[in-house]
Amino acid sequence: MTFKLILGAFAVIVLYHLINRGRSLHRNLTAAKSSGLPVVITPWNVYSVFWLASYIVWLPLLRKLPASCRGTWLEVLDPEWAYRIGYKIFEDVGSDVFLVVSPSSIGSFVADAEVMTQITSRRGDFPKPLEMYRRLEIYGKSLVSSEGAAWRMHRKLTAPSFGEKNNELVFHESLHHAQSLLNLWTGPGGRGNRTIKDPAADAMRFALYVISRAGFDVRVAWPHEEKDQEGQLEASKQKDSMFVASTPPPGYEMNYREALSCLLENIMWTQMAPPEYLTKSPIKVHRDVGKAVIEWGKYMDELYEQKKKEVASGQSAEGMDLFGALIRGSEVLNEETTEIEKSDILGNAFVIMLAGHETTANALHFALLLLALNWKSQVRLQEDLDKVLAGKPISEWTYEEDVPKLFSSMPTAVMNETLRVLQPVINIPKSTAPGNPQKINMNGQSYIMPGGTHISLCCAVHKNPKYWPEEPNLFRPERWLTDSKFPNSSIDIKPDDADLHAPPGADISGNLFKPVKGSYIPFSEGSRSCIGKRFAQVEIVTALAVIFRTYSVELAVDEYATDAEVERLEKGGKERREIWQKAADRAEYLLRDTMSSIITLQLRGVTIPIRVVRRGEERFAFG
Ligand code: HEM
Repeated sequence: MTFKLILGAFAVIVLYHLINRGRSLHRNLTAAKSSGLPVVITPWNVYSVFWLASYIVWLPLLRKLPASCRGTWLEVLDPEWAYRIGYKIFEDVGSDVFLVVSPSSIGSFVADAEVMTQITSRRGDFPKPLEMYRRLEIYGKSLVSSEGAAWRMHRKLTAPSFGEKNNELVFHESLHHAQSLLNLWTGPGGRGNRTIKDPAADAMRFALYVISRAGFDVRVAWPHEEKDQEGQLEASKQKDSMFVASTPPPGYEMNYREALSCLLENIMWTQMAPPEYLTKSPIKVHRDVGKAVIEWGKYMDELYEQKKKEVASGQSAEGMDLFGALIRGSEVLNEETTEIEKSDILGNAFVIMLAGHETTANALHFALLLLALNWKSQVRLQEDLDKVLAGKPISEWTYEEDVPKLFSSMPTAVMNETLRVLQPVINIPKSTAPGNPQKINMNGQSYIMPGGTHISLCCAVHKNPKYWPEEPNLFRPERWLTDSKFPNSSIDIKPDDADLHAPPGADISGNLFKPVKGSYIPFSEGSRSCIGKRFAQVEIVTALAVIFRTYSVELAVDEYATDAEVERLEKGGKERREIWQKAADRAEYLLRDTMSSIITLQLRGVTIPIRVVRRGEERFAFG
């Protein structure tokens, strides 16, 4: 009897739940259908915590359904579809904007340049869905995690640090650290031809060190150079020693480098529990990340206090000095009058460190791999470098003279194309407020984006043949050169809020192909576009110039043949090509099918080894 009662109660609860879901689905569908846009129905919200945490289990099972039951609904349940399948879904749906409706959500994916521009330029109508950014508030609120008046305050506070003067410092730091990276890769005497097992990790280090110095006035020494650079370490001892030392300072268990890397690499665990609890977890990675959150916070606290004293005594550091600028801008010294809290400064420092490091590192890493797969483009890059730098030693490169040349030739074409084919942020999130539907226009027709829609500005726009007619899925940096066969077109739409837009000179590639506005969005567009765009561009282009001026990058083939075996095979011959092809097939597969984006698109758990060899000593000039 009791059992029957429990069963009955359970059945009532399930029925109630199902009826509720049915009603919600009906309500969402009615709103979606009145939009005039095509609609795909899914059983769950793709962005729900439940689905994001468990789709790896469910998706393979669902893919076993009979072909007649599968379809677009199943494909869009893969949170990485935009990177894996690209534009095909839009083709299947028959529109460059469509809606995805589930009982608990309405989502929209956009791959139309005109609509993209309307959304990015109407900031008030299409705000950021802030709930997605809460996890970045480990140390405090920031410009990434705020909207409206709060965002304006954060952006005004941080914008002065991203001026041209600072980009010059980024250039010098990139030169310095790119040479260190190259020393690490090419070994004693710069001989090269050694297998670099995890180039992604080294690229991360490079980007981390550049932002540490350019953003925070902390020069971190590379582990392989610490001993050689005793003089330099000595010089920075008074102020920065606790940040550069390999041994953790008293009171710390991790050095600055370890704390930051560990925190950034495992940031998703910080959402599970506060750091004090994480440090007590039985799982090592939880304990490590808990410790890293606490210790990096302590380092930042010390740096903050140090800077506060410097600002109070009228000292100023070289270049960007983000902390100094934040402190000065916030008038935090006058604690009576300021509305900005210390946590706002630490919050901004953290997101700038995060945003300024991972994206840039990935872009550099992907560029190296794509060039290793496309030999002809690599040669074109080297020829352009020879032409624009005319054999000048690195010590004589200047920001005023050489950077503009790099920005109007192959290094920038390579960077732009890398960010086109492998955009680090695959879906840029926007939204409409609940109960606040918005009109959009596409191809001369009006549509209504329902209120409460989660909008994804989708990286598939980079593969839309309307804007990228020639081989849109392939890496072809030459398409950016104006002397190439690829067609050019441009629609000029001004951003809505010019004073809050990216810093002056952000559009640096004056002589290169200008895509249709809204069709190329690696840095997003409009007033909420990337504040570090030029910072990243200077850094990536400089690193490419340093590396490819004297070296080539190849795929390592250790898995398929020893060095002696390769040497025995004819240079450029069929058998060497076959070995290279195996490494190329693996690399292409990993880049095309296996990456995932926790915050940005990355290879996870696998690496694609490379070799850096002197120009003229290449073993595999293929692709
Ligand atoms: C290749 C490198 C980079 C790419 C592809 C990139 C991409 C982006 C994108 C797509 C956004 C918009 C995100 C959104 O709306 O959710 C963004 C925002 C942002 N980026 Fe970058 N970024 C790069 C490098 C950098 C660097 C080097 C910094 C700082 C040093 C930086 C700092 C920021 C900040 C602070 C924001 C938030 C701006 C705001 O909301 O007002 N980024 N970035």
